[in-house]
Amino acid sequence: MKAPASESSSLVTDRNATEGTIATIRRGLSLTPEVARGLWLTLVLAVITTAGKIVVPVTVQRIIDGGIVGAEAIDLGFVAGSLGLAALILAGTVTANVFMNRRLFRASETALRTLRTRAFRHIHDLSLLTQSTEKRGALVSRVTSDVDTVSQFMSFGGIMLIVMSLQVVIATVVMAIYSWPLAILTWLCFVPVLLAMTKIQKRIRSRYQIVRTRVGAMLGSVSEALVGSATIRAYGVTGRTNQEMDGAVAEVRGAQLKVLRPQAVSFSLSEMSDGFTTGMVIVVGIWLGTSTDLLSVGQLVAFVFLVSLFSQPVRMGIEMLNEAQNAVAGWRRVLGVIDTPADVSDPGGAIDPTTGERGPARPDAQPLPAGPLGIEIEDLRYAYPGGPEVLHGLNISIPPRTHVAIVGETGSGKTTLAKLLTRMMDPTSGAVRIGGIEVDRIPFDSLRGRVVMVPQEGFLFDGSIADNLRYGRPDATELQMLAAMEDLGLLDWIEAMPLGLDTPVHQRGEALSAGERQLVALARAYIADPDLIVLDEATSAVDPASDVRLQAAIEGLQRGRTTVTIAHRLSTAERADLALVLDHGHVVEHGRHADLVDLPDGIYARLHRAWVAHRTGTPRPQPVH
Ligand SMILES: Nc1ncnc2c1ncn2[C@@H]1O[C@H](COP(=O)(O)OP(=O)(O)OP(=O)(O)O)[C@@H](O)[C@H]1O
Repeated sequence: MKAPASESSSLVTDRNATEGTIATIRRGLSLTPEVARGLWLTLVLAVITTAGKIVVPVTVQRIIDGGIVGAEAIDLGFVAGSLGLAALILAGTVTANVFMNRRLFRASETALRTLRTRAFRHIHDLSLLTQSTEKRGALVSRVTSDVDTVSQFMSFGGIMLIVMSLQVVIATVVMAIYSWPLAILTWLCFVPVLLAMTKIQKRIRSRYQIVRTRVGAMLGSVSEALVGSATIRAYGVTGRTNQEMDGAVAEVRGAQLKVLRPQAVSFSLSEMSDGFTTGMVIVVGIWLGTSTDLLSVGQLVAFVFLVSLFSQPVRMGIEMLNEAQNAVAGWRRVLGVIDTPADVSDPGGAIDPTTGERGPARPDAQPLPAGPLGIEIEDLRYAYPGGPEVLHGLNISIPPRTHVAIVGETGSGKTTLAKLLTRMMDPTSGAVRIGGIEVDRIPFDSLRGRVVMVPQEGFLFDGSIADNLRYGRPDATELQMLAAMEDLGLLDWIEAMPLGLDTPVHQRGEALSAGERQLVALARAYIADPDLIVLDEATSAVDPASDVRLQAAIEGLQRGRTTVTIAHRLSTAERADLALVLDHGHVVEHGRHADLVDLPDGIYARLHRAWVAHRTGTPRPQPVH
């Protein structure tokens, strides 16, 4: 099946789109066994609730036939007794109903908590690659609004469908006891409607699937527009963005309207058949009663009640089925996330998204050895999914405590190499060994504790500077954090901040300058105390004073550790023990700065000349008009 255009690049599994409704429900329920726990008691309560409804027509029939018609005078004792009994049974029914609803809500809310947390955790297990290919807003919609539609159905619609079906069965049995010909007539009036409904439901189901996909795409666009609002304003493209948003909203509206059409038909059809059946029952019932004596007055009146008891669940059941379609579509999309295999799995025991439990560790899993870490890269190749190879058989050896600078033109493969080194993704072929162990054998606990990647734009979370530093080490004390700041030469800086370590950074660290955000990101990495640092040097320019502070902090962080720096400034390469030059996915030069800078026709030498010219402000050639 072709994926909808908005998600055509999605890596998240959507094979569920072709799965049958029952199969989806069964798999969804197996993920959340809380729903099934104690379900039998809820069902018993549902049976009592439903059976209780039959009391009214039966009492009416008994009072009319036994206490009014045929009796010389109204038998008040009999009538009062029958009403009292009915009232008692109804009170029991109401109590059962209250308990049933309480049990239902509790079970479904617990189950949904499980479903939501599983899907959310699994998103974190998906590689960065999957996360960035799937629009993040669409992923958010899968764990929020899609789970909500399942919630609405599970807490109400699901059991209602069972109750309604029971009501149809019980109403049919009592109708057949009173008059089997009228019972058959009632069914005959409804059969064509049911057949038509089944067809309409199919259409509604497929259209709901489109609605859910478009809602996901719309949320994706909304979140992208919010995150990129500064860029949108800077380039004055608010109009175009609004147009795109309007387009996404209109797509949702269009999809919703397409669902409404068959829904309206199905609703009207059931209303019509209801009236038609009641009319037929009255006409044929009167004929049966007057000409054949097969039906008493009480039975006919009770029958009219029974028809509404029969048609109401059919009608509501159809509405519930509509909701069920929506829920199943949502369920499929949530399961789609959970079914997507975590392509970078933890050899220390991957979390099974279906059970939420940690699996066994791989037999060959091995934590990193203590002490400084070296790196061996052997015939490393990588191609992004569906794309050409971007790293072509790299062989690199980095001894422990070496500072390596990776240099290369844009698109040469530097970031890709960094992601493979830190196992954000796995190579297509070849091996990366850290401390002599293949990275895919190192349990995440060990790998993430000892190897840290500092990206260009360190992400800061809403909270204080201290909160952000604790992402490096959750139990870091204030004293330890201040000591870390001192080691990095940042003590005067943090003391000058309005609230010191408690200074709030706001969402994404927006309350800090770009340079300050980098300082916090460096301090966070320092507090984590890794043995290998992969640092993507920031390209954003800061003022000279901040730059000096930043460089001092980087040096503090690198001291005594193996570091691989994606060097955007060649001064970093000048200071490094080893510079590696990448060009179109190949290591084309390697050595110390002094060895490379004068190589005739060398790429490093060319990049260095360009960098020096840029720094010293050599005028750029003017564009020719
Ligand atoms: N997520 C992705 N999906 C597909 N192709 C990608 C992806 N990321 C990078 N590439 C491609 O891989 C190649 C190497 O990219 P990479 O980001 O590693 O280069 P780089 O040297 O780090 O560039 P820069 O200095 O601009 O950051 C490029 O051709 C790029 O287009």
